[in-house]
Amino acid sequence: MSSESEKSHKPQRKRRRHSTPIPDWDDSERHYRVILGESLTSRFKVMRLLGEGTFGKVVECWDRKRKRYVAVKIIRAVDRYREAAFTEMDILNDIADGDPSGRSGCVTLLTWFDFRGHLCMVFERWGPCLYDVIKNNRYQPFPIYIIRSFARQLCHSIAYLHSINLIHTDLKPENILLEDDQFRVLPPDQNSTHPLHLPVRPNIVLIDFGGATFNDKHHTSIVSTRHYRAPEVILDLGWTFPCDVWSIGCILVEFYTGTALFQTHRNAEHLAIMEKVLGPLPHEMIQKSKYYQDGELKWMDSANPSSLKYVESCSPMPDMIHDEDFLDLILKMLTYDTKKRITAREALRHPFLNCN
Ligand SMILES: Nc1ncnc2c1ncn2[C@@H]1O[C@H](COP(=O)(O)OP(=O)(O)OP(=O)(O)O)[C@@H](O)[C@H]1O
Repeated sequence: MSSESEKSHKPQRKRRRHSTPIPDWDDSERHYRVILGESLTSRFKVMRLLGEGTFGKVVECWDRKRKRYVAVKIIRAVDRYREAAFTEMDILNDIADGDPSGRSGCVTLLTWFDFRGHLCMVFERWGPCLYDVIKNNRYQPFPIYIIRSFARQLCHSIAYLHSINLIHTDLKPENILLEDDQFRVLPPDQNSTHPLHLPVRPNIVLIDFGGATFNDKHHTSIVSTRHYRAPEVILDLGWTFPCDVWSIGCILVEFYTGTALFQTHRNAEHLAIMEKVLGPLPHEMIQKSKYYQDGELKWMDSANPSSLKYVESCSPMPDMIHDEDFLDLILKMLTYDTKKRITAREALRHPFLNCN
């Protein structure tokens, strides 16, 4: 990575003091108001909005210098987000440094610059995120050969991150992009009224290292987006590398069924669904938990009827997955005990990932 001025390799952590009143080019939350066709410095012309997140907006730009399209993440002009973006850039540098051949499947930072008080990170422009692909397919599942390809690439990227002591902590379909946006369209069949758009090349790239944490650095107590959050995180037992593998397991099941495995927003309900789908949690994990009493989940009393009905409707994993090897891998990824959960490196040797 190099800065726009190409002067130094490492970004400078210069804090921006934003003065009041808010400048016209920002909204009240200090997001940059993107105008299509305008330029961010003389180099980058804004073409379209690609995505929006907590940290800022991601826009597609034409890079006049290198004559190619790029994705520019315009960070909100808020000190806390600016600081976090510098940390993310440090991590992206470490990822790139350990991967000179560029085969890790993780996004690379091309350059960065400051514009109107906003830190702007420049990435190669990739295709749509897998959540958008599933949504546009009206939540129809992916065929198993595509799931196998995604699973291999995810395990490869995560095994690499773990080998450099890094935990992603926020794996989800929104943070996995297709390399390009070429699709072939399968017409509706007896199972669906909607055509299925499948990537011609199912190559993927991992993005969003804003929550990535080195194993020996401070760990915040809660990580991951709710649906992909591991039981050790929910139960506040401490987390490390295995929490990424749990998230991969949840993502792969979502690719197989078309809908999120743990559709909930509450801890007790989340644990209840886990127990319905994967069986009871081990005693050692629940003995100190406020959600359990005498080994029983304290949930029924406080749950409303629709929640009870929903949990009741969830099926055990073996009833959900009909491919034997895939089921075996998923059960190993969704093993409660972190010491027994398969690692990303071990998963790469699993039979499901080693047949054509
Ligand atoms: N390199 C890229 N190429 C194409 N689209 C991208 C790229 N990077 C990000 N996007 C799009 O922008 C969205 C938001 O990006 P990103 O997750 O990095 O932002 P964020 O602010 O950290 O989001 P979150 O709030 O989820 O943490 C992505 O889901 C994706 O749709």
